[in-house]
Parts: sequence; C-alpha cells; structure tokens
Amino acid sequence: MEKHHHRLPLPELHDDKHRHKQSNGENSNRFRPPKYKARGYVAVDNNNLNRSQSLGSCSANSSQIAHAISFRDAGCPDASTLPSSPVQAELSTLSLSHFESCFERLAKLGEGSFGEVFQVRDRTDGRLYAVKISKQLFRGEQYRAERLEEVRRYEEFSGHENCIRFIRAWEQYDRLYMQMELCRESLEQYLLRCQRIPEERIWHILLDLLRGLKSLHDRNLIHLDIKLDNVLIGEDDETCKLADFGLVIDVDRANNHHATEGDSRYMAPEILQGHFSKAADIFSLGIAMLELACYMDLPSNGPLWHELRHGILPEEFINKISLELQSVIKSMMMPDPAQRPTADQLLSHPKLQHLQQKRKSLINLSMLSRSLRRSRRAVWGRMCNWKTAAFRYLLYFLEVLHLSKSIAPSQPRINIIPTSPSSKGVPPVPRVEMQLVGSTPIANRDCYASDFLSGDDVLDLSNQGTPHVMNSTPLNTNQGKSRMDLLKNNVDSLGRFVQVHDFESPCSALSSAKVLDTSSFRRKKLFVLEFEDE
Ligand SMILES: Nc1ncnc2c1ncn2[C@@H]1O[C@H](COP(=O)(O)OP(=O)(O)OP(=O)(O)O)[C@@H](O)[C@H]1O
Ligand SMILES: [Mg+2]
Repeated sequence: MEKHHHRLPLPELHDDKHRHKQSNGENSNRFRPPKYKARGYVAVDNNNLNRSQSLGSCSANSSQIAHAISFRDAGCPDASTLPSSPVQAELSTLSLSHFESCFERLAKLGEGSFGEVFQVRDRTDGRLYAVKISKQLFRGEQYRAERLEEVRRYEEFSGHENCIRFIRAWEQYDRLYMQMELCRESLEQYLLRCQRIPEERIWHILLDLLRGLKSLHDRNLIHLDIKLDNVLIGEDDETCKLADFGLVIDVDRANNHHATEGDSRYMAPEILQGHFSKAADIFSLGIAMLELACYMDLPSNGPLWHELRHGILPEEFINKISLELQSVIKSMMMPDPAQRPTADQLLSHPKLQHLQQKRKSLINLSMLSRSLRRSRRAVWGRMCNWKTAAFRYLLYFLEVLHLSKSIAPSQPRINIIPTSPSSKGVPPVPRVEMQLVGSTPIANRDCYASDFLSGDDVLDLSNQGTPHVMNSTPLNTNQGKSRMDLLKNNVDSLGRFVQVHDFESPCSALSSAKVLDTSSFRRKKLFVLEFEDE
C-alpha cells in the first residue's frame, strides 16, 4: 500500500466543495502530513516474515531471540517476561517466531503508517487479542527507541477505561510486536457502517474521548494523532477508547525536533508553524466530532482545509446538528489555540456534566443491583440449607415415631363389663364382641347368638372361622336341647371345636344373654353380647 508521508498540504484542484464521506473509497484521499522525523517505510509481508532482513541490523538488542519490552517497574514481572507454555516450547523448536508459536493469526484488522494489526488467538488460553506488528525494521538505535516509546505510553494509559488495554510487547527480528485487547472496530469503520449517528451517541463518544484525552493532558502529554481511525470501540460495543500512542509526546519536548504530526485531515493549523500543544489535540478531536456528527468527508489539504481552520464550517453540514453541539465543535476548532477550551473545561459543559451524572447513577444502580443479586443468592443458598435440614429432621422424627409405634404391643380389645351388686365375689365377665360377616338380612326376626350355634348357619358362618361364645344358654329353648348336646361335646354341628363355658357356674345368673341391636343388618354388623342380671 502506498503511503504519502512526505507530502505537504497541497491545494486540491477539483475539490472545491465539502463532501459527504465515501464509504467505498477508503483512504483514497488521505495524505500523511509532513513528518520531521519520517523515514522510508518497508512494507512487510507478515504472512512470511523475512528473518534475513533483520540479520546484521542496527542494534545489539535485535536478535533472533524474542525480547520482552517493558517500561514498568521490575516489580511487575508479567510484562517483562515472555510467557512460555509446552505448546509454545514445542512450536519454537520448529524455528517459528515467538508470535507464530504463541498465536494463531485469524484476520487482519487494519493497517496504519507504522504497523499492521491482526486478530489472533492465543494458543495457550484460547482467547482473542489484537497484535500490532511494526512494518518497518529497526534500522537504527534512535528509530528503535522512538518505536518503543509507544510501548511506554500504552503501558502508562492501559488502566484507563477510555484507553486501549495493553498486554505485553516484545521484539524479534528487528520488529516490534504489541499485544492488546481486541476491539470491535474503529470509529471510522463504525461511521462508514452507520452513516447517521444519533446526536445522543455523539455526546457520549465526545465524553469518552475527552476523558481519555484528559488522562494524557493531566500527565503533560499530547497525543498528536487523534482521528476516527485511532479511536476503537470496545467489546461492550459502547465504550470508545483512545488508541495508537505512537506519536504521543511530552509537552515540554513538543517544540523541538522530537515531534511528529499526525494525519493532516485532523491537524490543527498551528502545527504548520511547529507549535505543538494540548490545544492541538482539542482541535483534532473537534474536527473528528464534525466528521462524525455530519458524516462529512474531511479534506486533507486545499482551500476547504484552510476554511475549516479559519472557523468557517459548512452550513449545509453543520445545520444538521443541534446548536448546542455546533457551539461545542466550533469552540474546539477555534483558529487561535489559546481560545480553545481545555479538556477539563469541556468536561464541565452542562450537557457532558449531565451525561456523567447519568452514567454515575447508572453505575451505582448496576452496582446496587449486582450486590442485591449477590446477597439474594447468598440468602437463598442459606435458606436452601435450612430447608434441607428441616426436611431431614422431619424425616427423622417421622421415622422415630413410626418405629416406636411398631415396637408397642398391640392390646386385645376387651371391654370389662362392670359387675352388678348381686354378683359380688364373682369374677368379672368379659364383654364379648362378635363380628358377623354376611350380606343376607335375617328377615323379620330378631337375631340371637344362638343362631350361630344352632347349626342352622343361616349366615354361613362356617366360613368365618371358629366363633368364640360365652355362656349363651338358654338362648333359644326350641333349639336348646340339640345345642346343649352338641356343646357338651364341645363340638358344633359341623364338627368344629367350640369353647364352652360352664353354664352351671356362678355365672349362670347371667344366662340370659341377649344380642343387642338385633335389627336387620347387611354386610358387616357388630354384635355386642351383654349379660344381664336375672
Ligand atoms: N486493538 C485493536 N482491536 C481492533 N482493531 C485494531 C486494534 N488496534 C488497531 N486496530 C485497527 O488497526 C488499525 C491500525 O492500527 P494503528 O492505528 O495502531 O496503526 P498505526 O500504524 O499506528 O496507524 P497510524 O497510521 O494511525 O499511525 C486501526 O485503525 C484499527 O482499525
Ligand atoms: Mg492509527
């Protein structure tokens, strides 16, 4: 891909009107501004890293062995040592580069002037990352030092919510490799995809970028390359993050030869005079917001380029946005850098203040709901424990109850009939209950216990087992004789053994046993034999 790093802004011959962005002709009219420190770039075929290019090159540090690059304290060994897993160790024996043995290259995400960025999968943890590989070989110690500065900046701002998260960097074969969090897309890609972005979203993006920029400006650093391409949208599809810290420079060193300008389309006018300041970043962010809110194709040079830097914003574009947003963008694009608001001043704009409040309350709310959810889960867990314990105890109790019941002896049901005064000294006569089983009523007559003993067996008692009868004489005089004869032998008419108590005993006074409740019965009927006094 041809790059135009040495071109100065030139008048455009055919571009005398501001245009909407072209989604097809990506980068077609992009020119890099003049670079004070620019050198020739070597396009790299990253699919086939040519290791021989690095041999005999500039630096003692550049070698075939991968070296971790880190500016963090020695107390943070994570970044200064390269991870090694058995898989990597095995692959490295195949003389693969550290990059190839650690990662599986999945896709190319983008390309800038300094590097190509790939979507990769870590062979160890299987996670996705982005790795930026420098295009140009380290052909001098100073150039290498400049490139490594980007690592220092990434490490410095990695913890900020609105700056890209950096993981580690290493060098091998005179190239710099930087592993970072994988983002969804750049703001440039997002704009080309959506074209019309709701104004509320624009305010949110502005807020994100001002917060990211403030973290740099508070450290007296300037980004110098703020543009839609260098803003990435996080995996949450919401948060905008500043990326590409390749040109970041200390304000105090900004006016000497160390500074390098960024993309001319976003460049503040004073940069042409070699004045670098935080205000230049504010201008770049202002013009990027104009591009984003109005879907406008920014000129890289020519009269329109100058118009935009003289406070002349095209009406047909700017009219599409609210006056409030218009005035913020205009203030950020003031020709005089001294008149531009600082990141702090912009963050105190009522609209942005309101958004920040809203975000804070949303964060509080989500934190509250998260802690509520957590405590609810804990309570529920404890309740489940209680429930289980209670249920277990109930089961034990029931089991114990059941056991104690089955152990207790079953008592025969014998009701003792209270003895009459005349039967004093006579042993108590038990009350006998007999159960008759039969479905045939003994029609129209009373039923006596003798019926069971007479041998007639009206109710077919022969099948009900041996009746247990006490002194039932005389029950029926008509049948008494044969009954008595039988009973004397203790055998009934069917030849069954019958227990017979002695009628002539002192109990003979109770001889008029009568079946109570002699009404006709069906099915089961309980007979209670009661013995009366004479
Ligand atoms: N972490 C990332 N996740 C997803 N895409 C990325 C990531 N980093 C970079 N990219 C993509 O790669 C492109 C080039 O990356 P980057 O801007 O860092 O390279 P560069 O060579 O420094 O660019 P420039 O020309 O702006 O200096 C970005 O515009 C973006 O589209
Ligand atoms: Mg870039």
